[in-house]
Formats: sequence, structure tokens, C-alpha cells
Amino acid sequence: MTGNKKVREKLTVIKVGGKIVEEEATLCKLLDDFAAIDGYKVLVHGGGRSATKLAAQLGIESKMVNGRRITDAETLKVVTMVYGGLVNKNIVAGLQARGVNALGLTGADMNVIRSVKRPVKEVDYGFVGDVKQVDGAFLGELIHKGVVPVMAPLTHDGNGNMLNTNADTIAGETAKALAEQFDVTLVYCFEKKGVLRDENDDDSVIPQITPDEFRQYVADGVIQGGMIPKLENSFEAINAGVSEVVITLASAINATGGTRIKK
Ligand SMILES: Nc1ncnc2c1ncn2[C@@H]1O[C@H](COP(=O)(O)OP(=O)(O)O)[C@@H](O)[C@H]1O
Ligand SMILES: CC(=O)N[C@@H](CCC(=O)OP(=O)(O)O)C(=O)O
Repeated sequence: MTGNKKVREKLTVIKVGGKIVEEEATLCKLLDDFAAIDGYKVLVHGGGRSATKLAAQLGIESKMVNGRRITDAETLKVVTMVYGGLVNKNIVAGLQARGVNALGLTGADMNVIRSVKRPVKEVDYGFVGDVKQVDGAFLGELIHKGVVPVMAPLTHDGNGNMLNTNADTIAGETAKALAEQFDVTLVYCFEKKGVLRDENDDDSVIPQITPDEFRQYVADGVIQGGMIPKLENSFEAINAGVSEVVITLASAINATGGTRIKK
């Protein structure tokens, strides 16, 4: 019955990380490029570096384990202010100035992303949320009305608690939820040209990567740190109905380079 299969409309989910959003020049360029993307789109932002800076100014030490922030009660206040406030609203205002009808959302707003506090195993991450449910139907309604959701890396547990959730995970889970309705391309953009064979050589981009190659690169120490959760989220998304996942340079989101994720 492939002849009757409904053709899904295209949608682009862009995730932008902390190094790009904390600098005005790189953020402006990203927002210009994002505004120029045709069709339906969603922007997911991080802001880890800005949170670390504000925490330091307040005398709060930042601790990361496996690319995730250990989030105690004081740190949760900082990340809620930084991600749900400063970073999200600056991006929304910047997009409005570019004629994009952006709506800033944390997971608590309209119950868009529900999570549960990560159980304590070897590491106690504190107030970090593992995503349970993304309301793709509601996001789809907004998107069809011409709204462009701008998602902060914050979720809630339904009992009144905000939880800190990695922005790469928010992007992957949002892309997966929207893939039920749309033909989704997920683009992780950051300050390098893609996944590199040699982190110090910007021209060593790995053009495509499979799960087996990923495991080998991790074993060899080629892929490490924040790139590991980014790739794990990428494989999960491509295996859950997202059509295309690309990891690329923030100033080249409309170009064809970067690293493509293979099943
Ligand atoms: N093989 C690799 N290629 C590119 N970046 C890598 C690689 N291995 C580790 N990294 C690191 O991963 C980082 C990106 O992850 P992260 O800091 O979480 O970014 P973001 O804040 O954009 O999500 C890069 O800044 C780089 O230092
Ligand atoms: C639980 C957890 O680690 N949350 C992340 C959320 C922000 C984020 O992911 O920002 P980047 O995309 O800029 O790294 C953190 O607080 O750093």
C-alpha cells in the first residue's frame, strides 16, 4: 500500500550548543541562518557554558560527569534562570527581530516535556531529568499555526519540580516525537566542522559514521567528552524514525558538509 502512504511535510530541528549561544557574533550568525531556513522548524538551545560562568560568579562550583551536569538544588536555580530565562529569551527576541514567530518553551510549559529524576546508580546527578514524554501532537499544532518553538534544556516531573536535561537529548527526543508527523532532519551544530578524526585538525571531518565505527572511535579515544552523548542521541534518533541526522559547523547549517549519521 505504499502508493497510499501519506507524504510527510519536511521539518528541521536545529540544536545549538553553549559556545555558540554565549558569543553575540556567533549567535547572530546562527539566528540569521536559522531565520533563512525554509519551511517548518524548531530550535533547541543549550547554554552550559553560560550556566557554568554564572554559577562561578555566585560561588557555586560546576561538576560534569559523562557530559552531564551534577545538579544540586542551588545549581538547579542557576540553570533554570540561565536556560529558561536569559538564553531562551535572548534567542526568542533575536528571532522575532528577524521576522520568525518564535515561542520559548521549557518542558514545563504546556507540559511539553515530562521527565523523571534520574535514579541514583554509580553517580547521583541530582536534579537531572530523563525524558519520559514529549507532546509531539501539541508541538505539531503550534508548528502548523506558524509558530517556531525554541526549546530550553529544562523539563519537569509533574510534581512541581523543574529538572535539568541535556540539550542534545532534548533535541533528539523532540525530533523523535515530531517524526510521527513530519519528515524530520535533525542538525546538531557546534564550533567544529563535524565529527573529526583529529580534534586539532579542522579538515579531518568524518563524512559519515555507523554505530560500529562510533564504538571503535570511542575505544581509540578519537571521540570523547561531549561528543559521546551527542552521537548516542543521534543514533537513537535515526533508529526511531528521524530521516536525517547531521553534526556540523554552526555557521554552515545551510550547507552540505558535516558528519552524517548512518544506521
Ligand atoms: N572527534 C571529535 N570531533 C569533534 N569534537 C569532538 C571530538 N571528540 C570530542 N569532541 C568535543 O566535543 C565537543 C562538543 O560537545 P559539547 O561540548 O557537548 O558541545 P555542545 O555544547 O555544542 O553540545 C567539542 O567541542 C569537542 O571538544
Ligand atoms: C543535565 C545536563 O547536563 N544539562 C545541560 C543542559 C545544557 C546543555 O546541554 O548545554 P550545551 O548544549 O551548551 O552543552 C547542562 O546543564 O550543561
